[in-house]
Amino acid sequence: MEVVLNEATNGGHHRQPQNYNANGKSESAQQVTNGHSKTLNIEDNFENDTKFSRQPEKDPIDLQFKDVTYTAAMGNILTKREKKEILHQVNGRFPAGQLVAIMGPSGAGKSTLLDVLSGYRIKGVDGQVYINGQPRNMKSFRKLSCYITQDDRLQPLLTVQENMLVAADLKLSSDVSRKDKQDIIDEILHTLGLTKTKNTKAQGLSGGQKKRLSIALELINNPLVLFLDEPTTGLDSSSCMQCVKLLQVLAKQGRTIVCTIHQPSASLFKLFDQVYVLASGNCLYQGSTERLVPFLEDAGFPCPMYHNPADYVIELACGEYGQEKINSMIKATGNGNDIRYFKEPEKLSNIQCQKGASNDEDNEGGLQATSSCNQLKVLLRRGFIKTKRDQTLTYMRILVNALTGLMLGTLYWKAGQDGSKVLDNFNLLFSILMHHMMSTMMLTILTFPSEMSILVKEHFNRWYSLKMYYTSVTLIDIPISVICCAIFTTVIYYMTGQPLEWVRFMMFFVTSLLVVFVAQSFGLMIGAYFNVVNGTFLGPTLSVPMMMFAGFGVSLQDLPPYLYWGSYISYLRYGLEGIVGAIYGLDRPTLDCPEDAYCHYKYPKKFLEDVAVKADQFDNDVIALLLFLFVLRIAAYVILRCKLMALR
Ligand SMILES: Nc1ncnc2c1ncn2[C@@H]1O[C@H](COP(=O)(O)OP(=O)(O)OP(=O)(O)O)[C@@H](O)[C@H]1O
Repeated sequence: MEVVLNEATNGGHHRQPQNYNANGKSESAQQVTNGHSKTLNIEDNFENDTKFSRQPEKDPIDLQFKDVTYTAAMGNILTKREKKEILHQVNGRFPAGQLVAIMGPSGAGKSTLLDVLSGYRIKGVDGQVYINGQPRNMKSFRKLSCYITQDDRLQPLLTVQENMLVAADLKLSSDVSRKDKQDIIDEILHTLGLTKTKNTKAQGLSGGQKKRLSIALELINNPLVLFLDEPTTGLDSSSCMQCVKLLQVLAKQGRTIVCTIHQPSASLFKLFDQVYVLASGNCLYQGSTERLVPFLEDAGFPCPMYHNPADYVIELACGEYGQEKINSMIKATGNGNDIRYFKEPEKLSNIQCQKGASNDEDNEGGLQATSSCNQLKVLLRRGFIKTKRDQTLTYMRILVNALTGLMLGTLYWKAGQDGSKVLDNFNLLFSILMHHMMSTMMLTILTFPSEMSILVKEHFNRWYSLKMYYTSVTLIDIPISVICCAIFTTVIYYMTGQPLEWVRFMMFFVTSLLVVFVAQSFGLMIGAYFNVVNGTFLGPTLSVPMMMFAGFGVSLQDLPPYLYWGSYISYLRYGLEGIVGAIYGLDRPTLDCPEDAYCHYKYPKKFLEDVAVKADQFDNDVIALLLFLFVLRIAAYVILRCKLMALR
């Protein structure tokens, strides 16, 4: 089969026929820029022969949208909500098997339109999107499509192969064997020229390679529709060509590929089948690239000689030639309704849009390709690799716990068995809680903000459910937290001369560990809602009242009655009660008192009375801490879910 594509560069003054074979490869094309022509072979600069044997497995998708309006709500719940209409009843059609470029000046609404069409943006959207003439069923559509964001959201510590394997394990059914998965990965990497970088960590890739890896990850499950937000931004001209040529090949196989693009060069522009031009949320032109020049002529604004039509139409869209020209182009295209300038408009008329609301019900089970159990397994494996690679943090955590333990141990040497140093020992117990709280909370406050962009992308592209992501985040840190807490507790317990009894040690350790996990949950909850700056401010700030209400400094019996409720919501209170009970409870006998010292608290009972700590409440303290743990973890999950929804 041969498709003849007329070239539409150079103001239409030097148009040459361009022959494409069935693989979508140009056999001999003429590149014409600025009045000069040179032969362009589609394979130029491309490492591979741009073949991709994986054909789409389902019927091609014709995407249509009618009267799409997007209104953004600005401000927050405290300030008055202002509405801003960004897309104004735009229409359009992206036929199957076409590579479509959404073009327009900065702020025209390109990314917004892509967000709406991909289903990423749902709030504030009006109008209808049709898939092969039927109202879009969001769930089914999401199973067929993928969204590749402008910024490369990759796991930096994983190699290309590891990134691909994680994606394959999450996006391909568990029935596919490891060998078949590897074959698929190898072919995609080969097609995208990434074979040589297979063992390079994503953080070590060049911008172009990162972009290609982002595409490679989404190609694994062979999507029918690809949305790409500015896939060429930040790439040099050769990488841009490579990237768009790949998309062209994928489109020729029957996929619908829509990408936003800033002012493309003439040679890049002609690689697209269709172009959709936006200006201030309105459609100026939609149709084939080669018919842009005739359209401009028909509209009465012919493209000047030796001018790249892509540049010229952007200049028009920017309003450089006046607002009235923009208005008349919007009118000429019927804000995207007119399909006369498409490549074969007569072929498109047989798909009629069915009236009716979109049916968002889906009978085909969950959104993800694999079971929850598999998602958790793969995410834990990925988390383990990340922890192993990020050894600085792992070692630092262990080292900090050992060193702080040694430091405090030296400072409070054998204070635990000295009847004259009971208050010092009490200070020490509180410092231990402070250490557990601050060291874990501050670390976890950063967990979600630093992973948010990757989470949003992977979750939207159905790699895993939020529940499994959250469970993996919760589980992955347990071993290292337990190790750190065990090192710290053992060092400090022995050095500071606390009673060497297993029961007391275990009570001490269990309470410390629970405080660690509760502090972690508190950090996760803050991190789930706030960004890094606000989170790192709020975490320690909210911890201060919690310390005050724990019974340190001001004992609980001295708290004013109207503030007593604070002690119930301070998890540190239960932590302090637990470890003080472990050290001074269980009917501990009278403490040793050095001959030359005054031992006010020689009798542990007297001390417990004075600091108003009930030493027989260990079970209740554990229950209270477990309750905090449970409630805060659920709250963090709910907040994270709401945040993900709010972003859309
Ligand atoms: N949530 C929002 N709240 C307020 N304004 C918004 C929101 N989302 C988008 N906008 C505005 O809508 C306009 C279009 O934004 P969009 O990101 O779609 O533009 P774009 O054409 O992709 O621009 P660029 O090429 O610079 O990325 C911009 O003026 C932007 O400020």
